[in-house]
Amino acid sequence: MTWTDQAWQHIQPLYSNILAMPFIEQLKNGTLPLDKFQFYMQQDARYLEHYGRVLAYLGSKTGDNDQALDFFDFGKNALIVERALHESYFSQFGIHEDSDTADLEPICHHYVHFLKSTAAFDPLEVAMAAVLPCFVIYKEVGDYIIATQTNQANPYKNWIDTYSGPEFAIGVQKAENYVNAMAENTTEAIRAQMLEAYVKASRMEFKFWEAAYNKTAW
Ligand SMILES: Cc1ncc(C[n+]2csc(CCO)c2C)c(N)n1
Repeated sequence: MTWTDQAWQHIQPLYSNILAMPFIEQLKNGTLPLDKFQFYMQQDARYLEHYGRVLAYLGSKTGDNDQALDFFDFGKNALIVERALHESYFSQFGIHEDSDTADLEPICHHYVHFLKSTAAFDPLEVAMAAVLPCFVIYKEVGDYIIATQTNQANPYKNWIDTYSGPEFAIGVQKAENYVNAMAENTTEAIRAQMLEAYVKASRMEFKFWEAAYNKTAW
């Protein structure tokens, strides 16, 4: 079994809890109150600015040129998605222009700085494992919503489409392949740290949606 399959198995209870979250259920049905979605969009735009930079930084640290190019692309895509959020979703959902200077609220702040400090101070394998749940959980949630949704007029359709298409799946697979290759070529001790970082990041994905639903602010 690959390292990413093992890690994914490991977080199954957490993933089931994510699917049962009111945020995800109501996003799927299109009944999520607008103010909660606005909070999420605003925080996510800020998250993506930082996350994109972390991906590019990890690209710059790898000795493998293909991996570097793919991580530069992932980073660029994070910022392109962020700009699309500004341009289309923000006007569609009436989010104000000052959103790009909005504070990072506690969970977003914690997640961003966990990724940055892991990237700066921990082995590259561990940092690569830390950024993976962002890809994998969004792909699984996107596919789950597409497979189970019933509301064809869902106002959150653009969000769902972003994370469920075949193009996105190819990127996720690439990221997983790099992490698997790194896991194979490292020590048991580093693999344990990789799993710990993967689990922490997955918990923060849960917390990010929970914080949006509750509009948790400082
Ligand atoms: C909190 C949070 N976590 C994950 C994503 C999803 N995501 C953002 S960028 C990217 C890869 C870009 O190449 C993916 C999968 C999100 N939007 N917000």
